[in-house]
Amino acid sequence: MLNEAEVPSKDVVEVVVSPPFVFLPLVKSLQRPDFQLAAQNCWVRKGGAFTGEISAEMLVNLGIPWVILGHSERRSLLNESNEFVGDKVAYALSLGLKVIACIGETLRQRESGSTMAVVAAQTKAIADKASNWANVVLAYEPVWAIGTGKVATPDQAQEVHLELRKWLHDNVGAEVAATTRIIYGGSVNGANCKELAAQPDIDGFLVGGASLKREFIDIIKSLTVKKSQL
Ligand SMILES: O=C[C@H](O)COP(=O)(O)O
Repeated sequence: MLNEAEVPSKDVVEVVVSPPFVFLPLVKSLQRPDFQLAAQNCWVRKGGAFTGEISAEMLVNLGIPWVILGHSERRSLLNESNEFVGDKVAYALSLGLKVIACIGETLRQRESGSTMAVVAAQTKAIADKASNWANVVLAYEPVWAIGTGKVATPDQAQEVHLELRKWLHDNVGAEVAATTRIIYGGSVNGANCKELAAQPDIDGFLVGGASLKREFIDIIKSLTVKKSQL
């Protein structure tokens, strides 16, 4: 389906597909060349005797340019701390991988008013160690919106994205703040993508469930419209 889809050129919208590890070689061999590939995780440091882990070196050897790190499921189910995620991001960047670094608050944290403190601490742990922000995409994924059908409203998402950009400005630098893509993830679908994409600080999406459906093409196109309006 995706291979035949009419989508904008990769200079306009970058499409990165992230299957489970075991399918990476197959997808790589079948996927159209203007789409890219990401792994869903990798080991934190130099590869070695860590049975069952996939090292960043292996991804490089396989020609996988991107890796997703710090997904909320890994943070919550596998106890990955902010510092551990920061170390992973730093090591992957040091090998030349591009990183989609995930951050986001739980429902309890949102309801207690600590959303910005949580995502700032997660971002700081990455910024403390990241060497090359040109290869980092920040993915804001509120945990309560992932796979739940409860998407953040455009205002809720924009508010956090804007605050994150300000945080980058104040703590990393003006250029990084202006150029880093901050993408939104959490129940994005064909029906809500246009309104989200229209927000000034939403630069793209991290799509789970809807990426397996035809509406994924509409989601890609919603970002095209945004780009052409700039
Ligand atoms: O991994 C995917 C993201 O966490 C979002 O998932 P979702 O679009 O199914 O909510």
